[in-house]
Amino acid sequence: QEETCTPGDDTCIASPKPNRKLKATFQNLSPYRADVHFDDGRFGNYVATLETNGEKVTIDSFAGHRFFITRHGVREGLVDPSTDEQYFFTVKETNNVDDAVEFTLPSTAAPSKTKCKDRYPVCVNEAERGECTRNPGWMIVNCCKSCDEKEGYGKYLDSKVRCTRERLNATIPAWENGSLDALFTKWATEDKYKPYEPRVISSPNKVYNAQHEGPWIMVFDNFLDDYEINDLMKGANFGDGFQRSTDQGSVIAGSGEKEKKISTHRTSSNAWCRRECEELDGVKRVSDRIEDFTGISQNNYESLQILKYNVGEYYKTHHDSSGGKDNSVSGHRILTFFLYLNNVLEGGETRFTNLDISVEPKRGRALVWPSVLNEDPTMSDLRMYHEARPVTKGIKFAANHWIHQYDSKNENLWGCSGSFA
Ligand SMILES: O=C(O)CCC(=O)C(=O)O
Ligand SMILES: [Fe+2]
Repeated sequence: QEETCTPGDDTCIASPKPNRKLKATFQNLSPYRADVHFDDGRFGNYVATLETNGEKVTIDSFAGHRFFITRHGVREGLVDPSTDEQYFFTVKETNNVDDAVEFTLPSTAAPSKTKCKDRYPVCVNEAERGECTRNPGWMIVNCCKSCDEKEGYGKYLDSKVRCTRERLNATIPAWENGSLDALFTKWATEDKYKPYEPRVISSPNKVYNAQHEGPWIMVFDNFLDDYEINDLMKGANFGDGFQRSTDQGSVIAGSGEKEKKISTHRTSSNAWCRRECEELDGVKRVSDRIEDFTGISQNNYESLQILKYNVGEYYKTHHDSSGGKDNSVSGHRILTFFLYLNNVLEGGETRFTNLDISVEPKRGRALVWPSVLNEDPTMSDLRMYHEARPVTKGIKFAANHWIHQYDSKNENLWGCSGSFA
C-alpha cells in the first residue's frame, strides 16, 4: 500500500515510490549564502547555491533524497543554533498535486560556534584508516573532531598555527639575490641547452641576441616531444578533467578556507595534473626536465596545470605573483614555465602588456619568464604583467608550472594555499 505525508509533517515517513519525480524547492532566509548538497552518505554532491535574498531554487528530485546545507563555497555546515545540528532536508512523498516539496533555511541558521567538528559521518572511518596524516589539510578542516581524537590535530584547525614556514619546512628560498640572472645566462650560453633551441626574447642590456631590452624572457622551441605532449593531453582528462577556471575569493574562516569563484578575467578551462596524471611517464619527464633546467625542487612547483582555450576565450592581463612581499608559506611565484601543446590557427598569443612583447603558441615550445626581481627575489617585478590573447580560430592547449620561492607541496598538503582539492 502507498502512504503519503502532508507537507511540513516531519514525523511522517512515507514509503517512497522511487520512480515518481518530485520538485524540491529550497529557500534561504539566513544571512549566509548557502550551498545545497545531495547527501550520498560520503562527502555529498553539490547541487545548487542559495542566495540570501529569499530567492528560491527548484531542483528535480525523488522521494528519499536527502540534502545537507553548507555555507557557500566551503563545506562549513549551517546549523540550528539551538541544537548545534546541521540542516538536513529529506524529500518525502507528498499529496501535493504539483508534486512539489519545499524547504526553508530559517533566518537563524548560522555556522556552528563549535569550530572543531566533523562535517561528515564518514570522518570517523577516514580518520581510522589514517587519512588525517595522509591528507592532513583537507581532513583537519573537514574532519577536525575525528583528527583531534586520533592525532591531536585539533590545534591545527587555526591556519595561523597550521600554516607557518617553520612547521612546514619551507624556510630555504630557491633564489637569492642574483640567482635569476645566473639561471637565464646559463640557459642562453651553455651547450647543454642548445638541443632545446633556446632564444632570448628579452634580456637586460639586450645581451645574447635578445630582440628586446628588458627583463629576462626566453623560449625553447624544442622543449617537448610528441610523447610528452600526448601524455599531458591524456592526463588532462583524468580526475575532474577540464573545469571552467576559477579564482580564489577571500578567506572566509579561521581554518583558511577560501571561496572559489568563476573567474571573469579568465574564461578558459583548466585541469590540474595530479595523482594518476602526475604518474604518467611523459608528464614525469617534463617535470623532471624543468627541475633539471631550473635547479629548483619540484616541491616548489604547483601541480602542472593544463589550459584549454576555445575560440573567443582569453586570460586577461594579470601578474603571476602577488604585489610586494609574499608572506604565504610558499612565497612568491618566482618563475613561470609555460608550455604550448599545439599550433593555434589564429590568436592565443601570450602578450607582455607593459613590454609590448608577444609570443605565438607553437607546439612543443616553452616560454619562461620570472615574476620577481633579480636584485631582490622577495619583490615582484611589475614589468611582468601579461595576458593570453583571445583565440580567434581553432583551439589552444597549453600547460604551466608555477614555481615558488619555497615549498609548495607541503603548503598544499596541509591546506595552506586556500585550496582543499
Ligand atoms: O595562456 C597563456 O598564454 C598565458 C597563461 C598565463 O598567463 C599563465 O598560465 O600564467
Ligand atoms: Fe600568467
